[in-house]
Amino acid sequence: MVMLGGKRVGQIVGLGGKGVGQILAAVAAALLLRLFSGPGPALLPENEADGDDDYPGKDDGGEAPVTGKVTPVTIRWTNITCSLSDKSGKMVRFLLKNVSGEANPGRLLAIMGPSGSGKTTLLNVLAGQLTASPRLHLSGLLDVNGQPISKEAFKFAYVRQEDLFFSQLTVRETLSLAAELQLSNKLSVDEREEYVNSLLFRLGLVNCADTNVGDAKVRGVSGGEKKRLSLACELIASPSVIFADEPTTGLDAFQAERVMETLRQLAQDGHTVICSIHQPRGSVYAKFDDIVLLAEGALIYAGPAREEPLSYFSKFGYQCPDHVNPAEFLADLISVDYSSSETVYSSQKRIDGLVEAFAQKTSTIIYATPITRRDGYMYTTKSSRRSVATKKGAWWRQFWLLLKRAWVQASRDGPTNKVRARMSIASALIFGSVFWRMGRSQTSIQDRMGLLQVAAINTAMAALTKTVGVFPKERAIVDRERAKGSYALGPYLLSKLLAEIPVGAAFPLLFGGILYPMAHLHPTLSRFGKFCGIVTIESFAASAMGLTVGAMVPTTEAAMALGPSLMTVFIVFGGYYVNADNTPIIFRWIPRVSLIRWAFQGLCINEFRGLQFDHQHSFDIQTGEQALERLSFGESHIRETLVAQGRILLFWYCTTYLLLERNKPKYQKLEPPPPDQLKQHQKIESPPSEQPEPYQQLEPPLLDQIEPSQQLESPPVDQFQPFILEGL
Ligand SMILES: Nc1ncnc2c1ncn2[C@@H]1O[C@H](COP(=O)(O)OP(=O)(O)OP(=O)(O)O)[C@@H](O)[C@H]1O
Repeated sequence: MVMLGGKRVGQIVGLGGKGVGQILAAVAAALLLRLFSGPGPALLPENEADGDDDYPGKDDGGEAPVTGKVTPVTIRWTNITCSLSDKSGKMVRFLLKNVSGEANPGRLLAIMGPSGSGKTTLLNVLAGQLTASPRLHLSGLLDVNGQPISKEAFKFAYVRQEDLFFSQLTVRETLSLAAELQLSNKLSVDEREEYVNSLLFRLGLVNCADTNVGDAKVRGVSGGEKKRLSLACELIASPSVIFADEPTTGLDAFQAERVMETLRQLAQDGHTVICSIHQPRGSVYAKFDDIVLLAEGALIYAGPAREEPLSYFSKFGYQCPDHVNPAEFLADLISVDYSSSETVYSSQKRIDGLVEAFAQKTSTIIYATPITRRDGYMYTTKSSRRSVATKKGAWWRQFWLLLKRAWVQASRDGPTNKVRARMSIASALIFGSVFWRMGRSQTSIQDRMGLLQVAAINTAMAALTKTVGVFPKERAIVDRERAKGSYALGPYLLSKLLAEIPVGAAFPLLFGGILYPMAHLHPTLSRFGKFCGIVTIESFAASAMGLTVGAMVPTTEAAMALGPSLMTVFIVFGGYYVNADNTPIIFRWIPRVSLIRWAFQGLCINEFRGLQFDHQHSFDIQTGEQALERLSFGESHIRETLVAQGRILLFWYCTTYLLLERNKPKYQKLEPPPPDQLKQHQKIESPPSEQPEPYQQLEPPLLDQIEPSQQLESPPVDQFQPFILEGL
C-alpha cells in the first residue's frame, strides 16, 4: 500500500467504498490511457529508454548512488556563443559571446552581470536547458571532468526563478511525494522518511514542514522557504551539480542570505554549485568562491571571487573604494550608465575595454585548479534523470501517488471550491427565480427551452473557466517534473481525471438540485436524476476541453481568451439558436462535436418526453414530443446524447494527452564551435598540466591610480596589459 504522510492512499481517494462500477470505470480508463502512454516514460529521450543507469562501480556490481552521496563534477565550458537571428536567418545579436569558464566541486560559482547580460542564458546552456528555438544558434564546448559530454551527462538540479508547487500540499508532503516519485523502490518507507526529514533539517524547513505551500490566494510558506523547498526537491536525487537561477530574486535581505548560505553549505558538501545573481549584498558576495562577470553577453572576468577580481580591476585603474560592497562596485563597473549620452559613451567604452582585455587572456582561465580527468569514470547520457517509469509496476505506483496528490489539491482547495459552490448556488437561484415554477402553458415551452439552454451553457462555462484558470500553471509544474523523468503522462492524466470526479460532480449537482424544483421541471425522481447526470457529464466534457485549451497555449491569459471563444462557437450550434436541420452543410460537423448541443438535446428529451401542454387551437403544441420535433430532436434518445458526450470527453482527453506529449520542452543543441575557435581550444587543452600555476603577476597598471569619482571611466584599450596564465 502506498503511504504518504502516514495515510493510506486507498483511504484518501475513497475508491474502496464507492462500488464496483467506479473501480471498473477507473480500470477501463486506466487501460485506455495506458494504451496511449505506452510502457515507458513519456518524456525521456529515446536513448534513455533502455538499460540501467551508469554509475561508478556499476560494473563491479556496486550499488547506484541513491541519496546523500555526491559525485564530484567539474564542468568546463569553452567558447560558448549564442546568437539570435531574425526571421530571414540573418544574425541580429549575440546573447553570449565566446564565454569560457569552469565550475568546480566544493565551490560556489556566481554568474553576475546587469539585467539582460546573459546570466540566465549561460546558466541554461550549462544545464542543457536552453529552450530550443529556430532563431537561436548555440555553439561551444562543454566538458565534464575532462570528458566532452552530450546533454544530461551528469546528475544536476535546476532551481528556477519561479517556485511552482501544488499549493494545497504541505512542505513535508511535497518533499515526500517528490522523494517517492524520484527514488522509487530504492529506499524503504522508513529510509525515505528519514531522508526527507534529513533534507527538511538540512534546508531549515523543519519549522514549516506541516504548513501548506500556499499561493497567491492563500498565504503559505514564505518566499525564502519556498526557494529552499525547491532546492530540497531538487536535492532528492543527490545531484552533483546545482544550478540556481537568481535564487534571491523577490526575497528580503535576510531570506536571500539564508538561501545563499544554504547554497554555500551545499557547495561545501561537495556539490558543484552555479547560480546567477544580479547584485548581491556584501555578505552574500563573501560566500562566493568563484565569479563570472558578464556584460552584454561577453566575459569581463572569470575566476576566484572576493579579493581577486578587485585586484584584477585595480590593475586597470579601477579601484574599489574602502567600505564599498565589492558586488556593487563590480555591478557599477560593468553596467552602462544611461543617465546621459556622455555617460553612455564612456561606460560603454569602459566595458568594451574590459571585455577586450579579458578576451586577450581568455585562453588563460585564471582558476586555481586544473581539471583532472577521472579516467574510467565516464559519464554517459543514462544518468540521474532516468525515470522510475521504466521499472516494473512503476506506472501504477505513479498513478496512485499522483492520484493522492490530485485529490489533496482538489479537495483542500477551499477558496476555489467555495467560489465554485457560491457561483453554482447563485446561478441556480437566479435562473430558478426567472423561470419560477413553469406551468404547462404554450409559452412555457419556450421558457423550458430557454432554461435548458442556459443551464447547459452555464454548466459548461463554469467548468471550462475553472480549468483554463488553473491548468496552465499546473502544466508548468508537470512539465518540470516530467522533464526530470519523475513520471509518465498517462498516470498523471488519469489520476487527475479520477481525483477531480467527486469535487467536479458536486457543483453541477448542487446547481441542478436547486434549479430543478424551483423551475418545476418534469417532476419525477428519475427525470431529476437524469437531469443531474447530463449536466455532470457535460461539466466533465467542458473541463476536458479546458485541459486541451490549457495544453495548447502557453499562459493562463491566452487560455482564458481562447477557451470561451471556442465555447461560443459550440453555443451558437448548441441546438437552440440554429436548428440542426437548418445548419449549412459546411457547419454540420460543429453541432456533432458541440458538447452544449448534446447536453441541451439530452435535457430537452428528458424534460419534454411524456409532457402534456395546455392548448386551445389545433396548431398549438399539445405534447412534449411535438416540441422535440420542432427542435429536430424527435428521433433521438437520452442514451445517444450521453454516449456522444462521452465521446467528446474522450476526444478532449486524448487531444490533451497528445498536445502535452507534443509540447514537451525541447532544448537547444550545443553545436561544436567554428574550426578557428576549436583550434584555440585545443591549444588550451594540451598538454595537460601537472600542477596549476597561479596566474602570472600582472604588470603594474599603466594608469595612475585614479580618484574614486573617476574610477569608472574607461582607460584606453591599447593600454591594457594582457596577462598570461600558463600551465592549463
Ligand atoms: N530565446 C530568446 N529569444 C530572444 N531573445 C532572448 C532569448 N533568450 C534570451 N534573450 C535575450 O537575451 C538577453 C539575455 O537574457 P538573459 O535572460 O540571459 O539575461 P539575464 O542576465 O539573466 O537578465 P535578468 O537579470 O534580467 O534575468 C536578453 O536581452 C533577452 O531578451
